[in-house]
Amino acid sequence: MTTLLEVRDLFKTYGAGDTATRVLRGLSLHLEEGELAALLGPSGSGKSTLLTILGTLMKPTSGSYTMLGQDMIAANDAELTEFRNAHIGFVFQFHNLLPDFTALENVVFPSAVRAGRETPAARARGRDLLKRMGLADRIDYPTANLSGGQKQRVAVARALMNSPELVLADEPTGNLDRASATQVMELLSEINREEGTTFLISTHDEKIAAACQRQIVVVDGNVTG
Ligand SMILES: Nc1ncnc2c1ncn2[C@@H]1O[C@H](COP(=O)(O)OP(=O)(O)OP(=O)(O)O)[C@@H](O)[C@H]1O
Repeated sequence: MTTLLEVRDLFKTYGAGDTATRVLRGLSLHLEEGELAALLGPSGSGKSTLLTILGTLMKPTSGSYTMLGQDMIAANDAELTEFRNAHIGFVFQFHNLLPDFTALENVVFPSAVRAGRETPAARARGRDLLKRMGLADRIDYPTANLSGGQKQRVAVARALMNSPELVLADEPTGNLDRASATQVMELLSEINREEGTTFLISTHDEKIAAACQRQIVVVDGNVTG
């Protein structure tokens, strides 16, 4: 087994003084490459905060974080942006798709913007991913016309576009009916099995948690169990 990432003694406090909220309180966590893990815990326990830190979108107040052997705390903003684009994909509860753009444009656009151009290879990968998500007949539809489950599958394809080692998903099925939630979860499991992508999925849904190999529970800013 190879370590993908490790955080140790993470503390995160929002605000200061009387209004300070101490969210993470010495949290340590280790993820191996290829894990499919659920992130559980009561509302407000710090799951989104942890995902935001692991996604290198915010630094902790203190603590260490290494991913793929690199120090994420010492890295500057430009280095983090480059690292994130290459190695981390995100799926959120609210997919943030551009409604007037087609499914394919939504999948390809973010990486095209970063690369400064849209290549035929990128479009081919985008098409492949959308087919894999069961959206072959929706590739050129504006996403405004898609169902919630279909939109979320477009968002999964977008997260996978750059073949990231890690996908962080914050309640990816929170907005979906049972059938769509199950379908999205099955796709995540399939990508995990076939490509070895590591997933960390925050959820309040016991069925989604049970479909993961590992359950990580955050309580009072720490991992239990
Ligand atoms: N930007 C912020 N500024 C101040 N407080 C914040 C901020 N973001 C989160 N918090 C607080 O930090 C705590 C943890 O929030 P977080 O969103 O990480 O929890 P969560 O476990 O993801 O919750 P949920 O399951 O409800 O999504 C909450 O008390 C929240 O109000």
